Amino acid sequence: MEGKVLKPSRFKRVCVFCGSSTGKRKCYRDAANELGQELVAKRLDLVYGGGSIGLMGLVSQAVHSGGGNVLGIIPRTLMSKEITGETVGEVKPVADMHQRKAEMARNSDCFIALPGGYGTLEELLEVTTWAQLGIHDKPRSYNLDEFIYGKDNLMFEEIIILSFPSWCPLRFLLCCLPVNDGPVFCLIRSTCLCLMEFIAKASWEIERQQSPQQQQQQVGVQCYNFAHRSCSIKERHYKGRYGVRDKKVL
Ligand SMILES: C/C(=C\CNc1ncnc2c1ncn2[C@@H]1O[C@H](COP(=O)(O)O)[C@@H](O)[C@H]1O)CO
Repeated sequence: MEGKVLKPSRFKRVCVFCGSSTGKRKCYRDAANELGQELVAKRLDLVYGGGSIGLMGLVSQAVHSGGGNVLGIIPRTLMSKEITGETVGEVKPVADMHQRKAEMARNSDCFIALPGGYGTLEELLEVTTWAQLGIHDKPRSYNLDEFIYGKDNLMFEEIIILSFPSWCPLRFLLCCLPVNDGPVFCLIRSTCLCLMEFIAKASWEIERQQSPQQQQQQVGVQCYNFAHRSCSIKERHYKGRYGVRDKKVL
């Protein structure tokens, strides 16, 4: 055989967790498309949440249009919400969220998380905790360490510094493919954006409903809960250190 012989991947099926929205930044959409193309190039199957919307839709469409295999696992009750128009590949309807996560994990050899909202974080953290409990030991990547231990650590850094997990959970935040660090960085940033949006919305609701004195007290409580662990994240955001200057987000 002529040319370079590619070493086959030890993974065959890759589970991707990602948002049911696309988020506000183009780099999130780019990451979903690039990851889909990367899976096709490496002849890896995609296992995902089965939706046709948001980043879920983009990554699945990228795999499908490149000729790759797609397995979507979705609770029946969510089908009308997360599938608009046509979904691609095989769709496996399941009874509920728990079954969806279990099936996604069972049908895949590793996990990758793209940017997303609370659902994505929940899914990601669930498989992380399963790994921590020894329920599975699907492979992990080490190329994330610079985000964990380097200067750009965000929410997870705070958790680790406070020594809640005895090991670093981000090692289970898998990036087993040589996808560049872009999507991973996006995930970290999106995690932070989630928190910031939560604060902004909560504060805004309080402002609408309450007197200035009440607002002061309530916002103080909200911020206290957050600031206890995450004030450094907030400060860094406000300084625009991560390039997040979007007033709507903040
Ligand atoms: C187990 C139950 C609720 C726990 N919440 C979720 N568990 C698993 N998956 C979820 C949950 N909430 C939303 N999702 C899905 O994540 C995908 C991305 O959502 P995002 O918020 O846009 O990141 C999406 O497919 C959601 O359906 C209930 O018993």
